Amino acid sequence: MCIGRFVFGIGGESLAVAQNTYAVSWFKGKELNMVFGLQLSLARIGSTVNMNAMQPIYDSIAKSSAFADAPSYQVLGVSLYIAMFTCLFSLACALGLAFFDWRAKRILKTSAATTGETITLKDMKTLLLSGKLWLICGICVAYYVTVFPFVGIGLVFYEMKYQMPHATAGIANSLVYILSAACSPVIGFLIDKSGKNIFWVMAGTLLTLGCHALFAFTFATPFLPTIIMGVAYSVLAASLWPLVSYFVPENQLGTAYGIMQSVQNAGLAAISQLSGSLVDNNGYLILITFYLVSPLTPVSSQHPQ
Ligand SMILES: NCCCC[C@H](N)C(=O)NCC(=O)O
Repeated sequence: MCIGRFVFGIGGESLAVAQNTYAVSWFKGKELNMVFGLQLSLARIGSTVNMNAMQPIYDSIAKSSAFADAPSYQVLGVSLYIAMFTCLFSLACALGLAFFDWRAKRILKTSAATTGETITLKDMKTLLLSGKLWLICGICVAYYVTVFPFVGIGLVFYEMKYQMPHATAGIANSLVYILSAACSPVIGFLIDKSGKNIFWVMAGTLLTLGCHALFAFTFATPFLPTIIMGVAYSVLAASLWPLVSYFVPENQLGTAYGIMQSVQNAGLAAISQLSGSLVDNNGYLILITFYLVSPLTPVSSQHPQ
């Protein structure tokens, strides 16, 4: 299972690096934030479908006569084979993209969506020594560790703290991603219009901070902070990822996004473990208080544009 997850991680994250690089090379100077918002929206539709569809798929296979006496690992295996079709769909889209890229290259006689990636060792050194890149990586990791692991353990959190039934907790937990799917393109468009990415990164971070404070210190309806968190997350994501393209030269973008995602995932791996251990040993209040402190890192590392 660990090997499978490892390979899946390599595939998914490389895909994200390639998507970001394509988006910048095609849309830089145009509606870049909206394009990132749209990309994010589709990714979050995928996450929401995954969160809500896999259990019913598993249950219906388990109930079917063909698998009535089958052990649960076989039912799980068949469910995963069904899920695999979305990967095949993704592959088909990638082939379509390659075709359009090749066609654009042929017609326009340009290098089209390629970034002209001829990064040299000197460029690499400059990139690695760039304080701005590391600040963005810091913002990215400090922010994302308060959202992805929170949604990861959210179901149990809503059930335990707010005594919600399982189905209601599932809906509450999906809300962050559902809202992000709905709002991200619109928010991206608004960021394009205002052009103040750093302001929006700060706004998204501060709003998320407020949500964790409400979760930690009040028993008010959890739907309010969850809804605000969905919007805040969309604001942050649609403004943060395009920011890289404003100061990294085009031939280094792929590497810069790769570094950013490596740092993000290293943080997520560590914090997911820490989240589980904090919940088990200290309870949810301490965990949410920890989430409350983490976004202070991005806030304190930003300067108004
Ligand atoms: N399972 C999450 C995929 C994450 C892809 C990438 N590392 C990322 O964080 N993209 C931005 C986002 O908000 O999803």
